[in-house]
Amino acid sequence: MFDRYEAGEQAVLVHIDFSDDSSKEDLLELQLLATSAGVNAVDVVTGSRSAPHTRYFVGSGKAEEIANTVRASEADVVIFNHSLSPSQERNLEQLCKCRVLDRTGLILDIFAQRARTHEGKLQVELAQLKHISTRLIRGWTHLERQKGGIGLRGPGETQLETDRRLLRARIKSIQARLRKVQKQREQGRRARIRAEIPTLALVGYTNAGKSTLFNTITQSDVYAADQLFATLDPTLRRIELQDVGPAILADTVGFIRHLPHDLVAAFKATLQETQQADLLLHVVDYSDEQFRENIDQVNEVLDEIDSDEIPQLMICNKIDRMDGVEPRIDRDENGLPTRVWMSAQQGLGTELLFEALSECLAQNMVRHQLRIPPQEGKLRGDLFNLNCISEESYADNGDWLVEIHMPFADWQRLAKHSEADLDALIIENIEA
Ligand SMILES: Nc1nc2c(ncn2[C@@H]2O[C@H](COP(=O)(O)OP(=O)(O)OP(=O)(O)O)[C@@H](O)[C@H]2O)c(=O)[nH]1
Ligand SMILES: [Mg+2]
Repeated sequence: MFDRYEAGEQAVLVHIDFSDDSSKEDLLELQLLATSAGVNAVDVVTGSRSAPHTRYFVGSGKAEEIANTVRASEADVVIFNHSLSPSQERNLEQLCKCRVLDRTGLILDIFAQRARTHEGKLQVELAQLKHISTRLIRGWTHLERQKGGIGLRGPGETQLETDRRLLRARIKSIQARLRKVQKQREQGRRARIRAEIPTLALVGYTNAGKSTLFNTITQSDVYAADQLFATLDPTLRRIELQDVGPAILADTVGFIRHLPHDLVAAFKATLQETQQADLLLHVVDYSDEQFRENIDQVNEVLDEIDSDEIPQLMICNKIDRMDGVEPRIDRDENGLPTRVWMSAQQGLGTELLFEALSECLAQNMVRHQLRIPPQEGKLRGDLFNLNCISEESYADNGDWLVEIHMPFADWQRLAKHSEADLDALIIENIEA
């Protein structure tokens, strides 16, 4: 039997460069992640390899170096900036005589510390259980402490089988609870659509300044700190915009490079607000050297969660750190705002942001006159449900004449899912 070491707060970070670009990780980001997890990086071991080694991920010489560094710095945890296989983790722990975490484990730890809502906590637990279940291998039981011991074991089961069975049951029960919470949330969302309130979602790379901007906009007191993933659960606020009226603003969890796919799936619900938004405020830390990569990374994830079609307004944030950059709005050839240069923290350019938001959202609303024949009963029902009808009357032949006003995104969704050809139903004038 091999028991795991308890993880502590003094960490040795390990960062290996690969010649292959796709496995390149950023050491600075690992340091930020470690800080976010409340860990103190006492030393860093770096190296380069052409490919991971089976036994220790690194070569045995490098593994010895890590173990020596742990001893010299009296660290109690080693954090790898990569994914380790369960057996690599175990081999390293035996060699270093302390807890070894990989990147996924570290991110999960941060998620666990930050989960605040019921749904967020369930999601984190689910992701953790799934992570553990891939690591349940013979001779390495993790569930020892959580188990009640007597009475839990099934007939003829080995310890490993009991662990697996308990894990599966726990995962199932969490998934069921999650479905229930998500359904409740979905109902809340429908109520919002009925109220015809457009939704804005703040998205962006972690540490870009989303929560700070959220505060600046709402004047509310949402947690903004120099820590990654400071926000785990979407935080919603109602704001008032000139010429548009009320809107819902949603803060979201930050995106991060190489987020293990399992985690993306587990946290999908925290990004629900993103998927259903009418406008995305893509916040970018323009003072960060890697801002281009970060933008690409965020757009890639947005693509993965089917949010790439939603209109974006880019917020070029932290201009207070850049020389000679003043707050301004960039516009496209139609005069529509595409970028707002500002500093959320210093409150520079806030009025410009509000101006751009109003313009984008006013643009994002569609107003159409429709002539709907009686046989399109389903469409009629959909329009009623969207609560978007501002005027209605009937033509002599029984056609229904309506004027609708709704977010462009809703119109598109309707057009996509409706059997009727909506564009063909548009008429110039309701009296026609
Ligand atoms: N100099 C400067 N710092 C800023 C600005 N906006 C935010 N920050 C700082 O950047 C750090 C991260 O800000 P957050 O608002 O927590 O970032 P976030 O995007 O919400 O991060 P996650 O929730 O972790 O994804 C904090 O230390 C902020 O004070 C800005 O305009 N200028
Ligand atoms: Mg945040």
